[in-house]
Amino acid sequence: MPISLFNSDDKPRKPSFFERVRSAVTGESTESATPAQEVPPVLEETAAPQNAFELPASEFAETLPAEALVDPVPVIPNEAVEYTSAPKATTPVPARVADTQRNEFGLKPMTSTFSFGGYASEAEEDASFMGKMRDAVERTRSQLGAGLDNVLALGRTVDEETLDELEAVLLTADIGSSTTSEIMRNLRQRALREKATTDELKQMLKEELRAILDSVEQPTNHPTQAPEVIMMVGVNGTGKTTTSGKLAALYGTHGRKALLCAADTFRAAAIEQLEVWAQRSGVDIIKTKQGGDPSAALYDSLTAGKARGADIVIVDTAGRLHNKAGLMAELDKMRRTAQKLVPGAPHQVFLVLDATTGQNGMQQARLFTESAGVTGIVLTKLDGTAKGGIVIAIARELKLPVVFAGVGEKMEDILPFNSDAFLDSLLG
Ligand SMILES: Nc1nc2c(ncn2[C@@H]2O[C@H](COP(=O)(O)OP(=O)(O)OP(=O)(O)O)[C@@H](O)[C@H]2O)c(=O)[nH]1
Repeated sequence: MPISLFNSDDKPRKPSFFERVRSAVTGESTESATPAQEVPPVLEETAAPQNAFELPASEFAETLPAEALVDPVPVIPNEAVEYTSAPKATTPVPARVADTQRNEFGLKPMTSTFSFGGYASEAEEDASFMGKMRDAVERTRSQLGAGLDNVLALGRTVDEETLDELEAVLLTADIGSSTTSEIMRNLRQRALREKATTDELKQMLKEELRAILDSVEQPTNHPTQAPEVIMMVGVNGTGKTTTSGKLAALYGTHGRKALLCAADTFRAAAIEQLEVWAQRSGVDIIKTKQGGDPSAALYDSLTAGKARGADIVIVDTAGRLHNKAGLMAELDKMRRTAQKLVPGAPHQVFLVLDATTGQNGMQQARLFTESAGVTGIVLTKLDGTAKGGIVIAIARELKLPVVFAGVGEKMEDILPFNSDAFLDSLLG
């Protein structure tokens, strides 16, 4: 019986977000990079522990009086949790947009056209963004494109044989059998009825794929009180820690102050790895020792996030399989802890999926989605696979948006996903 982590009644609405997305990480912002400002630590100024921190970590989150947690709580040091203010970056950090006035919810509005999840978006396509997207799908394109070129050779009339060959090509790109069948059913009817040329068939294919991507609602659980809480979940090694670090930097370049929460207390290296990312991206990090309670780290992160005026808290969780009941219950506890401190949190639960696992990853994703209240997919390692067609299968079968794509191992190798850019890169 899957454990329900999310019983959101939110009615998704369709934002304009992914119609046009400005380059997430432009060459310009990297060049004009300045080291992040050091955030003065608030720990030393705070009072002695007098609340739930004195309880064992396993008990404290459950026993906190909700009303005591409504307003910013001073950050109180405790043995288990370490606070690290943003260190001086050793590598150039993309320039952070200046603080802007907060809106009625205490949230900083986006200072550029970058957004995800429907905050806003009216942006012209950017050469850098398109270049990165094209590079990322290169392997998929060369496989799919070469196959399509053969099938859709100029002058060929579209007949049953053409359509069968096209179906085989789509399957090799990991679009998946049921999604491919549906696409082909539509294409078959249309192409034969309209006596389409091969050029027209390619256009029809693009339209079918776009319709699938556009049919998915974007995440809409917008926070009414800062910070916005984003939890990164998924199986081992998919790129959760890396993506958390990249996202912190990306948000920073768009005027949103992030704080990293090292809640992967299972793997010591994950905490160290996240610290390196915090340093690179010039953001604060809150961590607990290996084996500590991830909810304790989360509690402290949200407390610190509120006290320090963070816009976003990005929570890196340990890799887990959906069928490990104890670990899934741990995620559930984290969700309850977050809700006690920030209304509506976690606002986003991103399932980090490794694109190279193709259809195998789909099965993981399906089960994870049922039990973890996932609101969006981050598809990592898109740069290292010819299985980019998985994006289509995710949209159709999971009904979840791909919100970001990981396209390499560097800080700037993350792109807000854009269906037009993706399809143009893939099919020309
Ligand atoms: N090429 C490429 N490599 C990536 C990308 N994202 C992550 N990686 C690499 O994938 C490996 C695993 O990434 P991690 O961030 O440690 O994965 P994780 O999900 O946190 O791992 P666990 O904590 O063990 O579950 C690392 O070597 C990353 O550099 C990506 O978009 N492209």
